[in-house]
Amino acid sequence: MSTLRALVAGVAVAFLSAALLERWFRAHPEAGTPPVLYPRIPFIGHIIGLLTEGANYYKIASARCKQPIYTLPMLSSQTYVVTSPHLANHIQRASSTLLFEPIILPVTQRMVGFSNATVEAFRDQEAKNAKRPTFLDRLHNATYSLMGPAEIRNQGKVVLEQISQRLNALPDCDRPLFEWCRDLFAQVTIHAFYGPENPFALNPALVKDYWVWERDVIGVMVSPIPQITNRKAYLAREKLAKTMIDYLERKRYTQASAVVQERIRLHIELGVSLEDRGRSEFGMLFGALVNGAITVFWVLNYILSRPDLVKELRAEVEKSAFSVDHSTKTASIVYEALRTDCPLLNSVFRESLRLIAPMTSARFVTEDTIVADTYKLRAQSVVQIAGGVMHEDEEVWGPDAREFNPRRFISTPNGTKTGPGDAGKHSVHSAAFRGFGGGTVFCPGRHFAHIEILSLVAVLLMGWDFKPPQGKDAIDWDPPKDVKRIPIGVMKPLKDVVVAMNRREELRDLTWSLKMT
Ligand code: HEM
Repeated sequence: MSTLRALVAGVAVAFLSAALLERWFRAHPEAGTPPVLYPRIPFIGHIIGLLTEGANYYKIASARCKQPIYTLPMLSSQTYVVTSPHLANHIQRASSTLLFEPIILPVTQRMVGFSNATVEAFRDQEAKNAKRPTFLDRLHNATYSLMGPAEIRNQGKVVLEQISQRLNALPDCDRPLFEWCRDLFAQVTIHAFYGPENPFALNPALVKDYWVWERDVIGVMVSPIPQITNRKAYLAREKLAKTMIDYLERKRYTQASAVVQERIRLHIELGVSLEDRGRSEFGMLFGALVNGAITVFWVLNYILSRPDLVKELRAEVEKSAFSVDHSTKTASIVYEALRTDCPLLNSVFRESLRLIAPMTSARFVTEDTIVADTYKLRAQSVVQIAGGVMHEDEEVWGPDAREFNPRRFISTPNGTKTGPGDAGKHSVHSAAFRGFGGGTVFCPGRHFAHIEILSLVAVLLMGWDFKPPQGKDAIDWDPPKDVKRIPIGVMKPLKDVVVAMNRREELRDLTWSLKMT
C-alpha cells in the first residue's frame, strides 16, 4: 500500500512540476521564434498526438494554430511546423544549416538495421573536416545525375518492357486492384533497378515478405526489441536483407541499372561490410517501390470511378500516344507522347498525388537560423514542412482544396487556384505541391516514377475494362485512406477494391508494347 501511495505521489509531483515548468516557458517565449502551440497535456501531449494520429496530427494542430509556421514543444526540444509555401521555399533554400542527413541516417539505421560502424562511415567526418564531398554527397550526386530525365531512358525501357510482358500474359478475372498493382509494380521496378537476377525474380514469393515488412515498418523502427514485439515484420526484413546480401555476394548485379552499379561501387570504395551493403540496397527498395506502387492504385481509383474522365483520357491517349500496327497485331503507347502531349493525364497524376501525399520534409537545425528575415529557428530543433496540411489548404488551392479536380494541373505543373466559377484562376506557389518534396531533397526517382506510372495507367485505360466483380452491381471505389500513418510515404487504402479486369473486346487480339523513343 505504501508503495502505491509513493507511486501516486511521485506521479502527482511529476505532473505538477511539468505544469509549473510549462507555465514558466509560456511566460518566457524566446523572442523571434515561431509562435508556440502548447499541448493540452504538458510536455508530452504533442508526442502522444503524433503517435496516435500520425500525419493527421499536423492537420489537427494547424487547425488550432493558424500560422504560417509554429512551434510544437516536445519534452525538452521543439519541432517547427511550416504550413506556408512561401516559408517552405525559404526553408528549402537554407540548406547549409537545415540538414536532411542528421535525420535520415538514424531513421535508415532503424529501418534496415545498419551497424553503428557503418553509420559512422556514412557520416564521413574525415571528408567533412577536409571540406571534401562526403560519401552521402557523392551518393546523392550520383543518384540525381544517373536518374535525370535523359539518363533514366535505359532503365525506363526495361521497366516498360517488363510491364508489357506481364500485361500480355494477364488473364481476365476478378482481382483486388491494390494488391495486384502493388505486386506488379514491385516486380517490374526491382527488375528495372536490380536486373534480371534480382531477388524477387529468383524467388517471387519474396514480394509478399516485402509487404509484410512494409506494413509494420514503423513498428520495427520504434520498438527496442522488434524481434519480439513486431516479429513477423522483423523476420521478413531479415529474410529480405539476407537475399540482398546474397545478391551482392554472388555478383548478380552485372545487368543492374547504372544507378545501382554506382551505388554498389561507392559503398565498396567506402569499405562498408557486405552485410551492410546488402541492407543499404534493401533500404533503397523502400524509396523505389513503396510510393510508386501505392500511387498507381490511387491514380486508377480516381480515374476509373469517373466514367466521363475515362472517356476523355482514352481520347487524349488515343490521339497523341497510341497506335496499332495491324501487320504485327501490336498496339503501342509511346511514353514521351504521354509526357508532352497528354496534359489531362499529367494533371490527374499530380492531382492524385496532391490528395494522397501527407509527407513532411524534415530537416535538422544545426545552428540558429533566421528564416525569411523573420523567424528564428533554434539549433538542435527539427523543422517539418507539413505537406499534408499545405495540400488541403483552401487559401492555396481554392474552395475545392479537398476535392479531386482532374484539371487542377492542366495548364501548369504547379497547379492553379480555383475561384468562384473558376473566374479568378491563378498559378499556385511552386513550393505548395509537395508530392516529391523540394529543394536539395527533391525526389531523384520522380522521372522514373513518371515513366512507370503514366505508362501503366495509360495501357490499362486503353486495353482493359474495369467492371463490378461477380455478384456485385457496383465497384466500391474511394476506400478510406490510412490518414493516421506516420508521414513517411503516400497513404495506403485501408480496404482493397475488387474489380473485374477484362480486355476490351475491340482490342482483345493485340499484343501491347509500351515504348520510349
Ligand atoms: C510516386 C513515387 C514517389 C514519390 C511520391 C516520392 C516521394 C518523395 C519525397 C516526398 C521525397 C522527399 C523527402 C523529403 O523531403 O524529406 C523523396 C525523396 C527521395 N526519393 Fe522519392 N518518391 C517516389 C519515387 C521514388 C523512386 C522511384 C525512387 C528511386 C530511386 C525514389 C528515391 C528517393 C530518394 C533516394 C529520396 C531521398 C533523396 C535524397 O537523399 O536527397 N523515390 N521522394
